[in-house]
Amino acid sequence: MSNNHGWRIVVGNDEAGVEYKQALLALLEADPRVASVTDVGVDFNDSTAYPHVAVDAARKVAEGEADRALLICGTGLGVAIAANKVPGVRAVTAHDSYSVERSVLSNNAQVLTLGQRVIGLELAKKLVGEWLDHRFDQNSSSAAKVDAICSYEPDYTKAV
Ligand SMILES: O=C(CO)[C@H](O)COP(=O)(O)O
Repeated sequence: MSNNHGWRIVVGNDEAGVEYKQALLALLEADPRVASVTDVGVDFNDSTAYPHVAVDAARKVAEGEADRALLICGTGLGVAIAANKVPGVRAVTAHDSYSVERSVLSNNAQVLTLGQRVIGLELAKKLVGEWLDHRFDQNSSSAAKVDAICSYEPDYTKAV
């Protein structure tokens, strides 16, 4: 994940996550740690089902167009399940500070998902702000475990 010039983040949501997406998008756009924000939708009155949005966003991460994705639905669960269908993507729902931290430091997750119907907006903003400060350490003891996750990908070839 390269981000020396700031994170390139893709955001997406279903109709249950429009308000939080809008608020978190504004937060990200104003953050000096963020180089760019790409919104893959949806807006109000768009009933596109969450898996399509989540996979669209996750593909941008997998293909290197974005470093990370922030996805919002009612619970955060469905968008995580869908994003994890994209090879190379590790998506987690995390609604507390420690889990957000470990999602990056332990799991090298590139995708954070939140549930608009589960946590308050101020907590969501705080978690997203903290998320931007976490970076995976390829030299950490967690790296081999993340590599073990990756080894179950159909087209895995070990990095040397
Ligand atoms: O939370 C969702 C999926 O995890 C989504 O926003 C709502 O899904 P539904 O309960 O199937 O309508």
